[in-house]
Amino acid sequence: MKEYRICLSLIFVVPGARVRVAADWGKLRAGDELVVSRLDGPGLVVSHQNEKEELWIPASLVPNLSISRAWSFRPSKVDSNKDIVQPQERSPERKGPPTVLASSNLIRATAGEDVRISVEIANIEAATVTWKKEDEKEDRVIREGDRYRLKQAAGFLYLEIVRCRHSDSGIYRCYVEHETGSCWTEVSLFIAGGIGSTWARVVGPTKIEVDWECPGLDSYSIECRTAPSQNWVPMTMDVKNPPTILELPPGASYSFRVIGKNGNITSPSAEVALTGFEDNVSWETEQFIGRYLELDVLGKGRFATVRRARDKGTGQEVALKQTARHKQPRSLTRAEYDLLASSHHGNIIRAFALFENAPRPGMDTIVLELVRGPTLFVYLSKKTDYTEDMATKYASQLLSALQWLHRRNRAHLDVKPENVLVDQDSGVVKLIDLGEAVRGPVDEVVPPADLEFAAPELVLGKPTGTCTDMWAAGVFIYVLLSGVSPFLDDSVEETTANILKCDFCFPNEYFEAISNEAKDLLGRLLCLHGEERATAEAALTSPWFKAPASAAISSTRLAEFTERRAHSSKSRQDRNDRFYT
Ligand SMILES: Nc1ncnc2c1ncn2[C@@H]1O[C@H](COP(=O)(O)OP(=O)(O)OP(=O)(O)O)[C@@H](O)[C@H]1O
Repeated sequence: MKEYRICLSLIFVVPGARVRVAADWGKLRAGDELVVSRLDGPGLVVSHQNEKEELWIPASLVPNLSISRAWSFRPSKVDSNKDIVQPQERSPERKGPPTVLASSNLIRATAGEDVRISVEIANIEAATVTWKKEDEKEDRVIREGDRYRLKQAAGFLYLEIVRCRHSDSGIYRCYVEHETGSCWTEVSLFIAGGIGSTWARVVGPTKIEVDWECPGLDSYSIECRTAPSQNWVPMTMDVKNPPTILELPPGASYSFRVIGKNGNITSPSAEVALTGFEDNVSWETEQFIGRYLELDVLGKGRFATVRRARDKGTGQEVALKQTARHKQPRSLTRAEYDLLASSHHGNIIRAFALFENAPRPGMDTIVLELVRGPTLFVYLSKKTDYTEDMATKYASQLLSALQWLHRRNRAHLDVKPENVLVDQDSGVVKLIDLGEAVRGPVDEVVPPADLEFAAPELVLGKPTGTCTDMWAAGVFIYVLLSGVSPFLDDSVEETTANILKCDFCFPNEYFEAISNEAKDLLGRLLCLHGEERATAEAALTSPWFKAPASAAISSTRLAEFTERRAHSSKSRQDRNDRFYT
């Protein structure tokens, strides 16, 4: 008998709903109860009960929120890119049957909007996914088609319905089946408005698509009104089926109504403006520019530039991770955002919003929680000395972040000092950059981007997985305790050979005062074969975390280590910039 599990822990948001914020945001404090007025882009407009002042908060501040708009600034944009990466290919080891991690239980939308239903499932590798809509007689299987898009990215399954109608209301079920087991979950969709309605949307600089719901007829005529005129002018006759695309001059605003053969008239559509530009692009760009004031550059990676910025609405500072599409396709940025936005772990950076084509066309921006501090290694190297028990605290935070990801069958695949930041006021470690976790395997075997932290399987171009992170965590903790690198040698060839032979030791010069418990843990992480390495969960039970040792560690070596890495990353960045220009 197949085992089914349902996860229905989400709350849905309608005007008047009460929500609790999960973290401080501007004037708000974690735990504050707020009343929702409306949805606005990737967030909510809220107020304290019995208070008039309204504030905007990102949807991600309310965990388990079920609204169709939380995912992206413009839910109406449906990406037809087919290049969404299936990250499960990177982590072929299966941890068990498919399991529902999260899903909405109710989505409300207005007829004419595009709706995205998403469910998060663990272990979807090689599983069969079927979406069905509940019907009176037999549930109807939903197939990719004109108005439906079925997608899968980074452990999420999506059903997108373009220009939803009143008749799309109902219960949608997602079934995931694999020989190891099955699971399913269901989502209710409620579409307000509908029969007798007209919708219009800009689909090109001079094109408007008009859609309507007026069932049972086979011929319609469309009338148009150009603002500010109140006069309806016939546009086209004998249209068979909705929707239809009309060509109109730019530089004006239009609304439409439809007349059926039986003389019934639909209610007029909202006004839409033909600006002469790609409307989606300019609208989103405008929203972004109106909201954020960019301050300075925090860092640059191979793919993104990260800037500090102020949210003009709340006064809060955020980090903007901006990626040009010629470096990373939009589908990958979306997948990275989805993963970051669903991460509710104190040691993993949170994402608040995704703006596409912002700050300018061809660039996408993820709005991130700002870390006020440098990398952990830079932070420690500025101290005169630090102790082994301090190292224990930081290592356990990193392992806890990995444990959270690994439990969801996700591997970070880029654990390195530059991706482990620390908030210098609270001492909280933040793991950043989940870009590699959503990037697919490359066709050819290429040298790892960062050999010093690369596990043997990465060096050999073999399948990677959560155990790849455990190797990198081992190298990280080794450096944290000694300031030197376990496998790095004079040349790439020698370093590669050291990794492939797992050739490392604990020289007395650096490790004499370090506890045996620490060395024992490193021995369990730095194993040649992935399956022999300790998992994050097992590593966290190490006696090292229970018996703090007070050995002082000199920060001078760590300072040299970070200087060398900064220098080689600068050369890598220069090569990278040259490659892309
Ligand atoms: N939330 C944040 N707060 C503060 N600084 C950040 C934040 N996110 C990133 N940074 C800084 O920006 C740099 C680049 O960010 P990130 O690593 O995410 O970019 P990337 O292009 O994906 O990098 P990579 O080359 O490692 O793939 C980081 O090394 C860090 O210095």
